[in-house]
Amino acid sequence: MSPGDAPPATGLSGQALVRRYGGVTALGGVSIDVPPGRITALTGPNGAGKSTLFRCLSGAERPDAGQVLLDGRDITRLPEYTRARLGLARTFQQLAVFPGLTVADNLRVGAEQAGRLGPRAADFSVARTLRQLGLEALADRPAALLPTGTLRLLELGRALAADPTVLLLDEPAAGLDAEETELLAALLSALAEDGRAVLLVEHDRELIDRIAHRVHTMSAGRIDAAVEATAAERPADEERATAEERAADGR
Ligand SMILES: Nc1ncnc2c1ncn2[C@@H]1O[C@H](COP(=O)(O)OP(=O)(O)OP(=O)(O)O)[C@@H](O)[C@H]1O
Repeated sequence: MSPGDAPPATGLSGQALVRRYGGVTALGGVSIDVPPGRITALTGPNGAGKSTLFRCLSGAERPDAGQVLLDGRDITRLPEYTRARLGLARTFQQLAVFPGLTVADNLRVGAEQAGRLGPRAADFSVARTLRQLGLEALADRPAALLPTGTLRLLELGRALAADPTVLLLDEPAAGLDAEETELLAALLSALAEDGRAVLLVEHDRELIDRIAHRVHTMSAGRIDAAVEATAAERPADEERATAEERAADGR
């Protein structure tokens, strides 16, 4: 790497994160890596600390101790909007779409508000995101008229339109029917194959087992187990290995 080059993409990492609310220790020193090219899942019972960890990683909350790193850079003290400009995007469990705006305009807000894309790149990103989500026919429809499943896909699209390198997804499958879940699974796998780092906080174990490369299980503010998905000699892994071999050969 020559001076001035961007640092190597290592993704997002939380290190020894602690968060207390009064007497409750929501995070008791949690470490997690969310590397590029992989879907990292986080699961566990209600109250385990998943949302708190998610908020500390996204920047919605500051941890009391520990660090958050993005491609090796310490972003622990950076606010959400600065993290967004650096390539971090998140979705909300409570949907954050604007009901009065059309589908396309919701995506445009997502594309522009992170401050990563100029107007032309934002246009391109809106068109690409409509295509990726299969929402082209609904582009001019006000979000208020859409059913929950479609709104949830739009919520994902809002994050995706900013062309992030790291995507933090809070229960993206909640409220989706089987067909929409299928579309979501294929889309998330494609995003990881494309080199993005994806964190999936999810209760849908079947979805996790199908698409995640690594599954972290939390309880009582700790990560109990991090299991490499066994079915996971997935295409993304093979492609990354080939890309790494090519890079090592200087090809
Ligand atoms: N703002 C807060 N104030 C006080 N306690 C909180 C706050 N947020 C979370 N907690 C507590 O911290 C612990 C972890 O909560 P958190 O919401 O992170 O768990 P979770 O795994 O995301 O649960 P769920 O699946 O229900 O969303 C719980 O005991 C919760 O009551």
